[in-house]
Amino acid sequence: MSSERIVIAIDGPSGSGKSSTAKGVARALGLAYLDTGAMYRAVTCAYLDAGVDPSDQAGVIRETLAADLQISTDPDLEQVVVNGVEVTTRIREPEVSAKVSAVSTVAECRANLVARQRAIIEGAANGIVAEGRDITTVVAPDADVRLLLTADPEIRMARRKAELGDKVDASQLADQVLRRDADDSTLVNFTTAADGVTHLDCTYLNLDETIAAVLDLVASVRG
Ligand SMILES: Nc1ncnc2c1ncn2[C@@H]1O[C@H](COP(=O)(O)OP(=O)(O)OP(=O)(O)O)[C@@H](O)[C@H]1O
Ligand SMILES: Nc1ccn([C@H]2C[C@H](O)[C@@H](COP(=O)(O)O)O2)c(=O)n1
Repeated sequence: MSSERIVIAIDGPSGSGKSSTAKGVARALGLAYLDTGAMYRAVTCAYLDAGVDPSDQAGVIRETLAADLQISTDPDLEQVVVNGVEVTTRIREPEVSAKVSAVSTVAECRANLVARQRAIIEGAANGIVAEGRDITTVVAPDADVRLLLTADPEIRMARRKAELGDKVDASQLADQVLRRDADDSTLVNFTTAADGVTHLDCTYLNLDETIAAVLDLVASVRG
């Protein structure tokens, strides 16, 4: 592996494989890993625990700005703590998935989380793979490698169903994938690749093939 610091930015819709791919790439290259969606989810736990309703925008903003948030950037250690409470497992629960858009659709909340994400990326000494919805365009538009990872909606729903099994019924699954994408795309574009962003469609690729394709792209950029 080259010792040059590298920042790799990956965006894409829900269930396209960003987290799994980003973690695999980070492990292969010995880089840190940042799951920015986990930060939106953790702040959702914080506002819910403060008794704030998702419709109370001022309350959601207040709790977002006040949240004491710690997130692991080790691709082999998933750990998220907000306001001293470990929420690593809870952030994946259907309730959080259903209520996270109250954070992601508010400009003040996004600005606060973007600033935190930039600080984490800048602090990653050896480099980092960061994934989300606006990493290639807003958080790290100067990243060395910028990738939009997509897959057809039916495939994304099937992959999510395989992962969650009986934890979700058909309507919760559609809410988690299709409704969330529609709401989340009000302030950011993660369906078409911005200038300089490489588009990788992994509908017909398995996870290993997707990771290999990203590693090939990194190698071509590093020369
Ligand atoms: N290329 C792939 N082929 C097959 N399955 C995949 C592929 N990439 C990811 N998966 C599986 O699809 C599911 C969703 O992947 P992942 O959680 O990485 O997506 P995501 O884009 O990070 O989703 P979200 O934005 O909702 O967090 C996981 O169960 C994962 O193992
Ligand atoms: N950079 C980001 C990351 C995430 N979000 C929003 C969109 C999702 O609804 C939510 C959780 O993300 P996920 O864990 O599903 O990747 O957070 C965003 O708006 N921008």
